Amino acid sequence: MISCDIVIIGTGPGGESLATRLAGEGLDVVAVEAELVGGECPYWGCIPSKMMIRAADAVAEGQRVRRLGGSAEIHPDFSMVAERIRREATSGWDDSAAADRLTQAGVRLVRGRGVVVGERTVEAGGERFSARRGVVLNTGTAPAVPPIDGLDSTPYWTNREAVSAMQAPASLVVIGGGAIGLELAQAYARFGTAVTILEVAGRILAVEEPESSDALRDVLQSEGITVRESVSIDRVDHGDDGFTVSLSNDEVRAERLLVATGRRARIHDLGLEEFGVDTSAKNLTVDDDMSLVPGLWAIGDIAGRGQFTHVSMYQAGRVGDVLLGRDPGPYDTSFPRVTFTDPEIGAVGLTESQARERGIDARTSVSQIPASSRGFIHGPGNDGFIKLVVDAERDVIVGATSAGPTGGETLSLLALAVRAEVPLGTLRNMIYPYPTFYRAIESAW
Ligand SMILES: Cc1cc2nc3c(=O)[nH]c(=O)nc-3n(C[C@H](O)[C@H](O)[C@H](O)COP(=O)(O)OP(=O)(O)OC[C@H]3O[C@@H](n4cnc5c(N)ncnc54)[C@H](O)[C@@H]3O)c2cc1C
Ligand SMILES: NC(=O)c1ccc[n+]([C@@H]2O[C@H](COP(=O)([O-])OP(=O)(O)OC[C@H]3O[C@@H](n4cnc5c(N)ncnc54)[C@H](O)[C@@H]3O)[C@@H](O)[C@H]2O)c1
Repeated sequence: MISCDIVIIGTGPGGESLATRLAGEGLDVVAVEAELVGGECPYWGCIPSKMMIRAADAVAEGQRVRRLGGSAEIHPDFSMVAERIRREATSGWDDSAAADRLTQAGVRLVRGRGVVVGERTVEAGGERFSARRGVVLNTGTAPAVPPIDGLDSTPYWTNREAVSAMQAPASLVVIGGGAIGLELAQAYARFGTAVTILEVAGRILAVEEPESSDALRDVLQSEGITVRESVSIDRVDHGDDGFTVSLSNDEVRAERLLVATGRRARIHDLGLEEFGVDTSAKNLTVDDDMSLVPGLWAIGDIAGRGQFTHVSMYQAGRVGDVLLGRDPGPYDTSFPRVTFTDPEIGAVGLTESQARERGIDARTSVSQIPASSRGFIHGPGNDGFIKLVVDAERDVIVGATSAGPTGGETLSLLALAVRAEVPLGTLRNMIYPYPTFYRAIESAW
């Protein structure tokens, strides 16, 4: 039995930053990682997908020159971004640099799968570790693949294949119109792939405001992407001519198929049930300090408070504070998030329907980016809007959406307003620089 202060199972963004911080504070930290140090985000998630999006947006923006300032001939070359992802983002999916950073920070890195085998005790890499302070779980998610007939026996893509492909396929069918499906669908389409999105719900991006779904659907369709909502998929087949997805009345064919239908938390093979942790739900249930039971914490996607890198890192900060004897303060429930399509869909707090479900007397207002001075000046690619959800009783914004060319950045002001419950009167009595995109917030009152 090897003793230490803390064992962290899984080094996603939260686990990695927590391990580094605690080791820096002099704690004896063991981090266990089954795949790559850093988790999904740097190798198969945020970073490579946003690199694809950056390249795809440059292609789209280049084409807009024709409507703004001259002639341009763009020949999209997917191999350039594929190579950039391989070389600059992932070093060929090699985590040596991240592993070295961790060990140089004083963390003991154990390669292998960790399992909780006793109170504050973990088995990993053929050893047993006894952690005086406890164990932090940061095991993340895997793609949730729906039980569609035939799908299992086909060479479908998940996010991993989609961000590590060296060539753009001629055609792609995307099952799932959520964040992953929409971001990658648009990126591939801008490199010339004929894309069809199949969404089972009544609208794409169904977790956000209906206005977000409408704005995005219009843009995607205008770029030649086929968006089909409320579909029911009967089966999937694969042969020499690619994939065939059979729907109720017709079928869709494509060279490649991407499954992007949500994520499944990796919580079932950690031995947690032995210690009174309920693993019957989709995610673990934690308190505001991310504690499951005494001496056991969970952070990141498995903690059920949003599957985002910034959430994972925020939660790591809270556990770090607790372990270092500092008060982490109240949990930030404002929940800012951005879908990095073009237009970017930034959102914070409650949607209108969520606010009403909570019994809030919700007043909403919307302003359109193309109708703002900056949107007008911007011209092509100016789609978007600002939507505010105001608690009429308290006169504060409880939710907001900022869709547009800089929707994610414009969100920052709204995120602060929701987080700090800034009185609407203050936001009204404020000078908004002309002609910024965020002046559209003022017009939305
Ligand atoms: C395509 C894509 C794009 C995304 N884009 C964004 C974005 O733009 N912005 C954003 O905020 N979020 C984005 N996300 C989500 C983001 O990647 C995750 O929320 C983020 O990685 C946080 O996950 P995590 O900390 O829970 O752990 P993960 O990143 O999932 O890492 C968990 C780690 O634990 C390891 N592990 C699992 N089980 C064990 C075990 N038993 N023993 C040892 N190790 C184990 C795994 O190997 C993995 O390395 C995206 C996700 C995808 C798939
Ligand atoms: N920009 C970002 O921050 C970003 C980007 C990508 C992913 N993420 C995170 O990763 C998570 C997972 O992304 P995701 O897109 O896989 O999940 P998601 O839950 O966001 O979307 C999945 C979509 O698939 C649909 N779906 C489910 N089963 C289906 C079926 N059988 N047929 C057709 N459609 C079906 C759902 O209705 C939903 O719209 C996101 O929720 C988000 O938290 C974040």
